[in-house]
Amino acid sequence: MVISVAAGIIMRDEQVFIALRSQDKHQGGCWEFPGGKVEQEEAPSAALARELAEECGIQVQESTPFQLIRHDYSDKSVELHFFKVTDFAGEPHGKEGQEVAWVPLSELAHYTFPEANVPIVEALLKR
Ligand SMILES: Nc1nc2c([nH]c(=O)n2[C@@H]2O[C@H](COP(=O)(O)OP(=O)(O)OP(=O)(O)O)[C@@H](O)[C@H]2O)c(=O)[nH]1
Ligand SMILES: [Mg+2]
Repeated sequence: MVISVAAGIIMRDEQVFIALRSQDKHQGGCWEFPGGKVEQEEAPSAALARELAEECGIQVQESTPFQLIRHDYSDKSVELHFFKVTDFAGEPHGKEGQEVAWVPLSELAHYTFPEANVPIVEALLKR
């Protein structure tokens, strides 16, 4: 079974907002682009808006599909719908107590992301 996920690349002034996955989660200890599982009958863009409200306390006003990545981990397979969040209201924060950071794009390589994110990080670094 492939798990469908929506994740948001929240940008502002050449910085990107990332969050630390807690140790008890899949890929715990890795940094992530906030997001979560797409529910049955839910559009990925709607899942993105719902998850970013729940996890970061922002209202997505505009998002653009960026890349769709299918990745097989040893324990699960995921299909990640990455979006660029081009407009939002509210100030992103770790609403669920997670550690968060605004990171200059040029420093993204210093953070450890899940394996599936490698092409995304590379694409952002090339900008
Ligand atoms: N949110 C997010 N998940 C990612 C990224 N990269 C990546 O491989 N994943 C994987 O995609 C899945 C998404 O799960 P999630 O844990 O965010 O899902 P969720 O918010 O619905 O939470 P839940 O685990 O409490 O149900 C996890 O298996 C996670 O390891 C990423 O950049 N952001
Ligand atoms: Mg999540």
